[in-house]
Amino acid sequence: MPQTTSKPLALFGGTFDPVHLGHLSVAWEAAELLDAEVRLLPASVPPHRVPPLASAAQRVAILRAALHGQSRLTLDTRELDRDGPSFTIDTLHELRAEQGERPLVLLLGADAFAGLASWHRWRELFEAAHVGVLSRPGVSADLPDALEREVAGRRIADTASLRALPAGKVIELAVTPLEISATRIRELLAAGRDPRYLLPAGLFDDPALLVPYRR
Ligand SMILES: Nc1ncnc2c1ncn2[C@@H]1O[C@H](COP(=O)(O)OP(=O)(O)OP(=O)(O)O)[C@@H](O)[C@H]1O
Ligand SMILES: O=C(O)c1ccc[n+]([C@@H]2O[C@H](COP(=O)([O-])O)[C@@H](O)[C@H]2O)c1
Repeated sequence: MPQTTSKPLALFGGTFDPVHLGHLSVAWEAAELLDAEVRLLPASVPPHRVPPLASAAQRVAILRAALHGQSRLTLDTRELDRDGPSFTIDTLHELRAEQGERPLVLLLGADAFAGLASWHRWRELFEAAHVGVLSRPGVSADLPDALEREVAGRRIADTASLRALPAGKVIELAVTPLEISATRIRELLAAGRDPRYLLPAGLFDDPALLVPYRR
């Protein structure tokens, strides 16, 4: 593969139903650790889970409010414009066509990474991008055998070698562990609670944003 020197573009995909401070904090720290541009990439129809409670438009409105006031984390809504399941390999191929040899980094929480071998055309993901694994509380570092075999020769410890290639390496990013999940946030909101310090403060300025999660 050709050598590169440009600032990496990192993609952080998720259902974001809703986005929470766990997502934002690890994405922010990944941007710092990699000195990368980080885009949050909401999935339209997530391939492996029940449909989100909030519509795509509602999740985007929440994301926009959550990202307001900073410019390091941005929003990329391309998966919402495509029909059918949001397969990550298709998104990475689109981005590769746009970005040339720029290093692309697929950011995954440790739980999502452990399940990677069930993804559509999963081995091709390593040809399309680097993978940055974000530590997440309560998730073991053990991987299924097939995934461990694929990853073993790709692991790197320093970000410099990641900047030198467009794709193909795997790096663990030791971000501050925050035990926050969208599942817990949905439970709290459905119970009429206001998880003010688990969500970006701006979401409470407009009560309409959280209506999809109220019972
Ligand atoms: N607190 C967290 N720390 C590290 N990674 C996280 C955290 N929360 C979510 N992620 C990662 O963010 C990505 C998108 O996650 P997702 O939108 O499914 O959030 P979630 O909180 O896991 O949601 P749910 O509880 O609905 O499954 C995944 O790669 C997931 O591993
Ligand atoms: O491409 C796939 O087969 C695939 C399977 C499962 C999840 N993903 C992506 O992984 C990201 C996190 O998914 P989730 O379900 O944890 O929100 C999101 O961008 C999904 O589109 C992708």
